[in-house]
Amino acid sequence: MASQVTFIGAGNMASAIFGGMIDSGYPREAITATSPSDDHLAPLRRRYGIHTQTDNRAAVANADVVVLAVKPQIMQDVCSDLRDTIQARKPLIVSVAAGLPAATLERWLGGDLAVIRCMPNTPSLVGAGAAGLFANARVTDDQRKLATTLLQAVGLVEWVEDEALLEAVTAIAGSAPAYFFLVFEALEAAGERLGLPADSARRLALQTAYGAARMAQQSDHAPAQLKRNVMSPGGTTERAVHVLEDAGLRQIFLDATDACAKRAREMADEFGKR
Ligand SMILES: NC(=O)C1=CN([C@@H]2O[C@H](COP(=O)(O)OP(=O)(O)OC[C@H]3O[C@@H](n4cnc5c(N)ncnc54)[C@H](OP(=O)(O)O)[C@@H]3O)[C@@H](O)[C@H]2O)C=CC1
Ligand SMILES: O=C(O)[C@@H]1CCC=N1
Repeated sequence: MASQVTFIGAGNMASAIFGGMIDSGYPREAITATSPSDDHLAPLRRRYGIHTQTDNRAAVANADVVVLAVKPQIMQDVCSDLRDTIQARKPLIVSVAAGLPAATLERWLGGDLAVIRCMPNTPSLVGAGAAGLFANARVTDDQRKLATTLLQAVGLVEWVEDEALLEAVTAIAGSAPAYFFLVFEALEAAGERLGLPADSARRLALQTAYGAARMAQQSDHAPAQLKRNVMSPGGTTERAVHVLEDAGLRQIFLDATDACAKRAREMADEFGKR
């Protein structure tokens, strides 16, 4: 029988994950999602056919896996409220909250719990997510396999054995869709400045990004070689790539990802003190 999975919070991340689970054949009747408002839950019931609850404690009473998918700022209150019910059942805890250490969550929930901390990203909404996962010492091999199955329903899963590496995962996967969206914005504006209609520039830029990512995933060559293959000597690409290199694009990415990882570390330190 399928494990009973309860999502605390039914927002973007939760609906991406349970939507992906259902698409890949997970039984919808084994999934429950909660939100303080039934107005938010009613459309989810209609669309996905899952169970819903406005009472978090009732929703975890029979759960084998509890996915914590509320904003980090309210997580402590949510955990305090769930503590007794969770301790009575001891389900596997999976958290998708940014910057919240597994040990802090475990403490807020009363201790002695198997906790998996996950850093996913929003392309999970279209089944093309990338997530890093970390398991505390209480997580069994079967629980790891189960978490892999649940998260693989919405994309790529990479396990890290050192929790601090989730900061790096945040920098190159969790937050990174925003960097690419910024590049798409810039390419669309550039296409428009060069005379293309905005909608056409957007379509061309997005399809090119999609094609480049697909090609890099399917190719035996490293991205550096694929880049060289586009750069005809003395041609157009070489000029453009030199402008990007001369402007320090590589360093800009190092600085941006450092800033991201540093903020993830700060958040972990702040929450760790509570
Ligand atoms: N967005 C992103 O790119 C990423 C987000 N994350 C993490 O995912 C988590 C969720 O983010 P996201 O899905 O984007 O946020 P959303 O705001 O979309 O979802 C949060 C959900 O929690 C619900 N909620 C609020 N209070 C409670 C409560 N007391 N009990 C149960 N549910 C409650 C909200 O309901 P209502 O709307 O009715 O208030 C909402 O449905 C966060 O911890 C975030 O750090 C991780 C990686 C990437
Ligand atoms: O910006 C944030 O804090 C969250 C975590 C990763 C993506 N969004």
